[in-house]
Amino acid sequence: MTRSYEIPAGVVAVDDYERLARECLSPEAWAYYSGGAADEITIRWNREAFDRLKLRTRVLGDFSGGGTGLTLFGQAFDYPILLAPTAHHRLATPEAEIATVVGAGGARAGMVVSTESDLTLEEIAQASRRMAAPTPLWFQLYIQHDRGFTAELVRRAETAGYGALVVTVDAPVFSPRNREQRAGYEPPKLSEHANTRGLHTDYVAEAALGESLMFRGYLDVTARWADIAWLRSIARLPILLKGIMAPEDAELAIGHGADGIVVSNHGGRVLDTMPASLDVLPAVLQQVAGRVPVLMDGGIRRGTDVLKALALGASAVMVGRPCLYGLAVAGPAGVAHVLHLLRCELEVAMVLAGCRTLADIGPQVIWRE
Ligand SMILES: Cc1cc2nc3c(=O)[nH]c(=O)nc-3n(C[C@H](O)[C@H](O)[C@H](O)COP(=O)(O)O)c2cc1C
Ligand SMILES: O=C(O)C(=O)c1ccccc1
Repeated sequence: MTRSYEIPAGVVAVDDYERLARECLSPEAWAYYSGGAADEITIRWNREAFDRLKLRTRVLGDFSGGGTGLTLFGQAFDYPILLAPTAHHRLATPEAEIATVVGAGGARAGMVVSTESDLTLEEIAQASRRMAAPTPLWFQLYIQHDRGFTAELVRRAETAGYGALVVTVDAPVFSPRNREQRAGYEPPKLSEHANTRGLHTDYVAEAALGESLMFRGYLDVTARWADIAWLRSIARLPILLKGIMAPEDAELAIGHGADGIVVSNHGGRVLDTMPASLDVLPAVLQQVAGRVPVLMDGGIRRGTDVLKALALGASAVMVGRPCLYGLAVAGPAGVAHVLHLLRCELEVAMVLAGCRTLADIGPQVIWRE
């Protein structure tokens, strides 16, 4: 494996990092990062949904005083692109999430730290605080079977200075990721993860012939709606629910106290043939009707993709795999470069679509036949 902190010559777009990352990562890590559920059809649809939309440009506008800044839950962001929570950054680089947070901070992008990070949430927050301009950090929470342990994670995230909880609700189980299986990728045990060390877990991973895989008790303790109301009652931080793909669930989310929603199919990693996140976004936005911010992720690879998501009504987007690819290829510099490329592309697209600020981005930038 070759790793340096230099950006290789000829890297001009996010996709270049994907190509190069494949050469830097072990076959198992590549399968884990890039793969998805079953036949990976949802991964393809996430991309196709963006490619299908055409942009409508305008000319000779006045862009003085413009910019990409926004405020979410009282926190200021320079631009509407955050790092999506992703697990196991040590597969990409020995410094793991410290390298990521340094890259995110350099590019002044908000970062969502995964429950399944390879360093503790405290170590990552500390690394961020050491930077000249700490970037907003949010914590992605998986509700653990042990609710006491979950409450402790919330308290730790609040103490460490995280600005929001992103509660991932779309994966009580994962359907098999065949590419990982074929490559022989072995996920680390949950009880050995940095944030959940010592957590008692015994869940059913296999079923003998003639046995039910799912319905033997495991699901008796997975998170349900009452847990969201409970979280709301014990947490001081804003709570976003990540993985909402139905308007009814968006309504329930708000009803149970969620302060924000992330429309996401988990990058096509949970259940294959779920629709593209972008295709689900309009229905969720219609239901939410401006009551809480709605973010989205899945398939963002260009600044024009960010523009399209915002044009449909998203407040901001999150980017998963491209940051991991940048991390694998060039450590913090690669992460920062990925985010910088996306931000620059977004700004160019805004100008050409006649948008001075994010508030100017609306349905008018999408070309309708
Ligand atoms: C390697 C990998 C690990 C991930 N781990 C998590 C995780 O720990 N928690 C979570 O909520 N989402 C996780 N996700 C999903 C991302 O947050 C995000 O929804 C998805 O990657 C967005 O799609 P994109 O990769 O096309 O940008 C992971 C995604 C990848 C690729
Ligand atoms: O790989 C993932 O997508 C993910 O969300 C996850 C969940 C549990 C442990 C590690 C990663």
